[in-house]
Amino acid sequence: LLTKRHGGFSFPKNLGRLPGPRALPFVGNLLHLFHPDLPIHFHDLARQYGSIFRLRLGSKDMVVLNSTDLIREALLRKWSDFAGRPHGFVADLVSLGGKDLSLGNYTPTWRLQRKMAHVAFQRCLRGNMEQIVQSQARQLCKAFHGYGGKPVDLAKDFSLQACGVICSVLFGPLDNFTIEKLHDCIYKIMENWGAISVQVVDALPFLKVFPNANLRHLLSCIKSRDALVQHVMKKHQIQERIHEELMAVVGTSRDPTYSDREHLPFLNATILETLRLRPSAVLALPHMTIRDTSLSGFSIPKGTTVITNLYGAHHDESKWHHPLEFRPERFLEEDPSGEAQRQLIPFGCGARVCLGETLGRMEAFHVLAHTLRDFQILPPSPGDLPDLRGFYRFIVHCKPFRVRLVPWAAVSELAK
Ligand code: HEM
Repeated sequence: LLTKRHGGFSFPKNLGRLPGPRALPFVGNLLHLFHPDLPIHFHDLARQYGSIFRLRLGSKDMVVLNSTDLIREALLRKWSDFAGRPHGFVADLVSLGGKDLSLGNYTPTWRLQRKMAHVAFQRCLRGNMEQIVQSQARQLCKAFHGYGGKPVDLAKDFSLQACGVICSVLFGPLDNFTIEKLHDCIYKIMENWGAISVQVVDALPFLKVFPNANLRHLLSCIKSRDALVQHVMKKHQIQERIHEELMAVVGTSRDPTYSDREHLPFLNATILETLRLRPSAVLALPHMTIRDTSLSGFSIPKGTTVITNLYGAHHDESKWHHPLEFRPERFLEEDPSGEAQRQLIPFGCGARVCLGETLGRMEAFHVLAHTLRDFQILPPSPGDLPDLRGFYRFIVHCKPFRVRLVPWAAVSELAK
């Protein structure tokens, strides 16, 4: 009787064939979701059960996809089957009942909303979006000069810079005090939402006035850049190569522009490699099938939650040589056919692809191009390198670390 009521042992007929860990009575595979490193845990499960597996959550099922080919099959080839978003208690709170671009289900209203947002974004891109991003990157470098080479944690600088960009795009110019207030509020909400269970989040009433979901996604850019700085710092020769490339193409008499990127292949490859190793939205956002469908020969019924494990796709040993290594070269000379770029999906793909992809890429480019042209990033003391293991709280965070930003001019003085 209990099995029948709670679905403890049995799977819906269609999903029965999908492999997955054994489900416990009542809770099914719920405990798997409490794993502290969920994307890595899913990746390990994929090694055991294959790149598509299912988890049973009470009476519901969840399907996890762990390879780029499967994710592309679902989100591109069968996009209209997988374009939904599941309901969830916290998500509904955050999005005021699903009235939100990223958390709302695939309905005619949502389609209109996305179309309007897309058109507005394109208009911004053709207008002054680059100037906004560029001026924020310049301000950032000014602040870096002010640190005078002392060890500092850059996480908040990056995060405020990204918040400044999105606020200018959304609301026009805002004063720094308001940006910082908005930033701190979003950051707090993000931390809480990602870190604790529904019950604890439930106890935080200010979630009811959570702002626009786009702002939430700001933080994923920031995490990418934090990770990038960490990796770049570990490998001095990478910084030097990017700096030389920037000096040859841009020099110091003008600032980098987004159109320079075509002539900066190594900087581009470094950004791609960071997005591969640390796709900030590691598990993307959950999808939901909006009709009965199939994937890789397995039937998947309407209403199933589908998780796209971007971490798993970007660490798939059958596609990436030494996937744990930070090697920008894999996007250059080692990839004449462009297969590595095809396998890279940090922004998702298909009908629910990230709306801010262009802005995210532009910000990563400007911040890195400005910073690495002007500064060498060094550890606080020789050999004091950051721990590269991130931790998962909804998005992947870097462990706090400090760096010294030494202007290149001072570096060459020191070398004399
Ligand atoms: C490096 C930066 C970023 C990364 C890696 C990233 C990644 C992602 C990913 C993986 C998704 C989920 C796709 C899916 O459902 O399959 C997503 C969705 C989304 N992102 Fe981003 N994002 C970034 C920056 C931004 C920015 C700056 C904005 C806004 C200005 C933004 C707005 C959105 C929106 C609105 C959605 C929901 C789209 C939908 O449901 O149709 N993102 N993003």
